[in-house]
Amino acid sequence: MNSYLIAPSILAADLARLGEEVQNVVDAGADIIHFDVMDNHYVPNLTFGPAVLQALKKYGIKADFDVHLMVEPVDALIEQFADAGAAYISFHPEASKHVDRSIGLIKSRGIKAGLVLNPATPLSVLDYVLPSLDFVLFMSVNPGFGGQSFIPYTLDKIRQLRKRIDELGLNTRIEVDGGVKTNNIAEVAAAGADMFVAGTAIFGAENYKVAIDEMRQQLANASK
Ligand SMILES: O=C(CO)[C@H](O)[C@H](O)COP(=O)(O)O
Repeated sequence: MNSYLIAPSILAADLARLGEEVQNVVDAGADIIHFDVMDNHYVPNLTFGPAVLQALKKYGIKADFDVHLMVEPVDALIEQFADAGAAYISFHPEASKHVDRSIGLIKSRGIKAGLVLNPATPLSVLDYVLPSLDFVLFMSVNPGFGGQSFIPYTLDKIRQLRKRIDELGLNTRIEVDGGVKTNNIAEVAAAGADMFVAGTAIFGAENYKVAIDEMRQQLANASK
């Protein structure tokens, strides 16, 4: 099993102080920063584009950015986020006409490529592309908004994919996004995930370091 990565989602940050907020979670121990891109087309919400990522880099954020594209189509924005310095890019298979080509585009820029499965998207979408992915992102809420409750049936999908990845001897990571909190992160890890997106559980906490440390403690207990 790979080491665990905790990825605060800036969707829940105080956007008027975004640079400071991101630096604060990095100082509090975040491993990577989850950057939710919504286009009011693929999902009914609108967030940030590549200029915001560039601005955060210019502000001095050294952590890797994990860009989750909730947009349709995807290829033009893959190029723009690659130029802006993304370290991870994931997209939803139904938002690309040519999934294999979009994965190749991400990898051709030296960026880790991920495919995102909505709660009701079957694992079969991974059938032909799993070996070329660096990670699979499971949505454990319907995409578009932070602060929703974790959908329990996603745990079973995570278990099934972990089994498949292990049987195939792949290094593919499993990321989980939506409703991840200190009180369920251990269960999500036990199902087989190793990257955890948390928005409100971290940015909504009084002390970011206490929240991240508590998650790490839960993860340590889960792997005992
Ligand atoms: O992608 C998202 C929604 O589409 C958010 O990243 C996700 O919901 C995290 O927020 P929270 O931890 O508050 O549930």
